[in-house]
Amino acid sequence: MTFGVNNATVTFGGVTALDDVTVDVPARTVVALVGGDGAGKTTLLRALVREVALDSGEVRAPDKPCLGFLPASSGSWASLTVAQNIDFAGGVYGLTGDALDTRRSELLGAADLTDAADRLASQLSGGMRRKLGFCMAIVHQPDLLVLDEPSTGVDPVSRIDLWRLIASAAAGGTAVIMSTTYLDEAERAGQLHVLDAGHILTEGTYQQVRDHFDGTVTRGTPSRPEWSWRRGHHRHEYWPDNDPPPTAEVVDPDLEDIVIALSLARTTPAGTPT
Ligand SMILES: Nc1ncnc2c1ncn2[C@@H]1O[C@H](COP(=O)(O)OP(=O)(O)OP(=O)(O)O)[C@@H](O)[C@H]1O
Repeated sequence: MTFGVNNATVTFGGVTALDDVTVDVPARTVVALVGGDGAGKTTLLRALVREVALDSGEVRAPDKPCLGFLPASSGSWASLTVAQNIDFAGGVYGLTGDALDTRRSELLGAADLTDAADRLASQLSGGMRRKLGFCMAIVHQPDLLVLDEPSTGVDPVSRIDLWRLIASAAAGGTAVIMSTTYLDEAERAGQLHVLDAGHILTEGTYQQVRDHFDGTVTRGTPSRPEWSWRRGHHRHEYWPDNDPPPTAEVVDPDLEDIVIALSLARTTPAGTPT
């Protein structure tokens, strides 16, 4: 079963948050959504869990009992312990008794939270809280798992733990879609979609996104500042028509370069429309 949205358009007042967006989320796959602030990532995820209604288009998602959602907020209750949070989420889906005990220990072990089982969620680090939210979203082994920036603000060690949990959910058969601000995570996802102002700029595996990228990226003092951006101590510059000066230093663009270059091409006057 492939979940997703077809030709989804969502507007809020005068703002178009999603404009004719189609995304597939197959079973056993992690799909990553990347894009800057206001790109439409949260709107797409909330549309999938039916918290936002489409103006037009179609949502292909299972009913609530087979859907797991980790919202951008913590996803757990501060005044409950770790174990109580998991039990509460499990109870919502009808898990009780031995089945709940087994599932709780399994999740706490996988998320390295066993020793924290009796701590209040309010006393956890940000990374531990996100892992707890993840456990609650997946307690009922949903068919579709929707994660809104699961690793934002999480330390590097917990990010690795979270990625392991996400990858193992997908390996177990779950269709996973997540937004992320970390492009290394997006590169590791089975499929990625780059959103900008409600449009999909590019999509596919990381290799496909690289292969389909047109134009040239150079490093050095930019001759067209509006087509340039900072990368570390350098500036990179995009040449959509492959016409950099002959002396320019050409670089092999990574995902960060590709995301920025394509969004410049969409918004810079006289840019190449994508
Ligand atoms: N409930 C709402 N009411 C009005 N406008 C909204 C609402 N939700 C989102 N928007 C607008 O829709 C656009 C897309 O927002 P969305 O939150 O989906 O983007 P995002 O990619 O998740 O961004 P961020 O990473 O900053 O959260 C933005 O212009 C935002 O201001």
